[in-house]
Amino acid sequence: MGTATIWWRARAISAGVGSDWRLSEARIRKRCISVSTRSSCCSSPLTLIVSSMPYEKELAAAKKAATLAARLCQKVQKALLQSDVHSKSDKSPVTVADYGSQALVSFILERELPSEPFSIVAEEDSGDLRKESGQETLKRITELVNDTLASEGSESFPTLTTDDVLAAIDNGKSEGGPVGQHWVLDPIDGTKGFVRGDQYAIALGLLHEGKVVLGVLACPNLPLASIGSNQLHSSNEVGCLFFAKVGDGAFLQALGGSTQTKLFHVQMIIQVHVCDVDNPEEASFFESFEAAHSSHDLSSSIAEKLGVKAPPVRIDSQAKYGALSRGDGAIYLRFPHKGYREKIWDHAAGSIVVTEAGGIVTDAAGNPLDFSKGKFLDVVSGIIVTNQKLMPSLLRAKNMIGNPLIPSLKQISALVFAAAIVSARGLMNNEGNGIGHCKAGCSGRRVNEFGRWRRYCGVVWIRPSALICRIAGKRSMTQLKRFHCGSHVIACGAGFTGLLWCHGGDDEASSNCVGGRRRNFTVAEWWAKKVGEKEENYLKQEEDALI
Ligand SMILES: Nc1ncnc2c1ncn2[C@@H]1O[C@H](COP(=O)(O)O)[C@@H](O)[C@H]1OP(=O)(O)O
Ligand SMILES: [Mg+2]
Repeated sequence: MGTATIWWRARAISAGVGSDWRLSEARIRKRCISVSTRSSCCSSPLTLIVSSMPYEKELAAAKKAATLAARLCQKVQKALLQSDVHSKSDKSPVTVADYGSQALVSFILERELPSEPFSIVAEEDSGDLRKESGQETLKRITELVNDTLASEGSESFPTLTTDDVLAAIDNGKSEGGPVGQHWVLDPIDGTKGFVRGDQYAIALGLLHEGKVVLGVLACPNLPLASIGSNQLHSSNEVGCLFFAKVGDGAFLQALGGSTQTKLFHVQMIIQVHVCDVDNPEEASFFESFEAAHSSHDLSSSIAEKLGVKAPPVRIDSQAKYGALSRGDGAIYLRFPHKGYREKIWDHAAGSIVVTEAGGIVTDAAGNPLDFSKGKFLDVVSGIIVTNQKLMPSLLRAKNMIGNPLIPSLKQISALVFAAAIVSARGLMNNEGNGIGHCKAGCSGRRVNEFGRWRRYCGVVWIRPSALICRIAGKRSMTQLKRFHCGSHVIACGAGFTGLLWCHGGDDEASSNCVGGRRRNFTVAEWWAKKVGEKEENYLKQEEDALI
């Protein structure tokens, strides 16, 4: 008797988003069909043993869990945005959605995969909900979870008690590690985006022996159409479900399954691929919306060094990984500020979606991410995501900019230039006119936006790594660092490629300006605090001043 194993894989034909929404789930399913035959005669029956590929049922359970959790979050976000009661700083709706999403995912996974060892590493724990003060919130969460389960028409679920919800949340207490199988969950990734009404994701990955083997990213607000420059899909519909299994490619389907994308009850699925651009001038890049989460200055210096022309696309959460996996942009740069430790749930699902779409995810030194060390990722100074072709030059650009020990020619000229500013102090008059001086040192294109330079040349502090020089008046360096920048400080820098970027300032609000191509929001925040104004008002003033 001979046994032949036939691997059959329906290949999804997809050149990008919107190009082909005609594939059905059945067509992309990968199956192993073991066909047993008798070599001699054909009288014996043909036995077909159809066995699922690894992680098939885990993937189905993860998609179901993330989809339901997304439904719960959408409901809360909608109420949050409509509510007059909750201010944006009110954390309670977020809390309810976070816990609710975690409870739902945990409940569904345990129910769908009863025979598997069950371990989840997740962001929330039930400590606060077990306190007297948390009882009201716990009741709301339980209601929300039950309502969401009830809305899943195709199946009936038992009604969960508050104790069931607490137990489901506490499943997430696992520490992960290099041994065995662990689910990794961020119940709401990008809480800031969630509260703002922008992007967020429910991110669920599975680790096996420390490696990510599957990932699901539910992005309720991400358009099905590309958010990059080359928009191919005409739909306005939002809600994307990205998923990937190791060795099997990355896929996208509509999260809601609306009539447009769910014809005849067949869910349309496309295989996604990262963009294969190799010319940085044609590449666009993603970064955090929140400057507090990732250094916009550093990514812009790297992009500039690399020759990227397009402005950054700033969105919250791992939706960036999803968007990159389908080629909306070619690069994702993430440089958290000093002291922040990356968590595995913020990258597990996103990284497998991107790698299965043909991309690469490394830390800023080019090392692959190691998910086997427990809750945290030991990354060296940031995370870089891109395609195979761009990665080498991207790492080179990062190394040149991020390594203070290897100054580039431009950095050296920046030092010389900054020294010249100090010695040229006398050139500036008391009307805030540093213009003549400035022309000598840089392109002069932005000179008129610099505003007042007077008096503020005194101490020059140069940090070659960031290519920033800061010029302070009578302030000491400690004060300067504390203030970041502000009315007493002119910060200029970023590349010295001809465009000088300045925050000019005076003691009076009226005479200050933020010039150059980039706007540093820390100034606005700082200023808003100082004058007790709303940040928007301050920015508006500036906008007006620049016009
Ligand atoms: N100070 C911080 N620096 C970097 N990342 C942060 C910081 N605080 C929270 N995060 C996490 O960064 C991720 C989102 O980053 P971004 O949207 O900027 O890409 C989220 O996981 C968010 O946590 P959370 O999941 O609690 O929102
Ligand atoms: Mg997160």
